Amino acid sequence: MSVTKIKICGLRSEEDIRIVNRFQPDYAGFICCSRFRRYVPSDTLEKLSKLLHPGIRKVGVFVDQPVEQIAQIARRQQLDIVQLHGCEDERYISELRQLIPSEIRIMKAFQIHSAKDICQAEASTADDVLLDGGQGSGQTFDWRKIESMNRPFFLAGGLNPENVEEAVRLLHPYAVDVSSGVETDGHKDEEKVRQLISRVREMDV
Ligand SMILES: O=C(O)c1ccccc1N[C@@H]1O[C@H](COP(=O)(O)O)[C@@H](O)[C@H]1O
Repeated sequence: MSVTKIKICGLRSEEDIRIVNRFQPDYAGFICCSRFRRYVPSDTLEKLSKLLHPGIRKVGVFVDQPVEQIAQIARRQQLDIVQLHGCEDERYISELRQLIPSEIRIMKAFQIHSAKDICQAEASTADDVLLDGGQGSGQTFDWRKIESMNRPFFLAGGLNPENVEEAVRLLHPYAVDVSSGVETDGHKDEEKVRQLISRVREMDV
């Protein structure tokens, strides 16, 4: 059985929480940046958090926001992971590290275009790194570029129930991270979530 972890991201409603509680991914992601369509305001996130199964770790996704704002949300919402999905640099990560409790992990997302992006991801001081093709746009990238990645990583970008097994088999990510690929008409689709999770968990890797 696969040990690959699974993150379902972009949850917005009580129905989405019901779906993840049923199929139990390892992580649930919430978009905390108001510029994006899957944004969840703090009061909604608080309500959804109360409904989330306690065994599913809670990830807040931020894009180039002030570190003080992230720290406040991370504490108030008791996030397990702060995901930085913009152009945040090393200095930014160390400033944020000073402001949040050490048990909250910092995950830095890198959009992979060139070898330089891989080098930056490998050298990042973030607790975790995520390799992606976009920002929740369902856009994949050239997986061959990361075949020799030298640290564990979350893999995102255009994953779906049809391609996730190939991604796990080829790249051996620590975790797969999916948003658009488990949606239909912009909403989480229970059957797609079920298929994705069961296909990853049934893999023998
Ligand atoms: O999902 C979003 O709306 C989003 C907005 C801003 C930054 C990141 C966002 N999502 C992240 O994108 C990947 C999943 O992308 P995909 O839709 O499956 O291709 C994942 O890391 C989300 O956290």
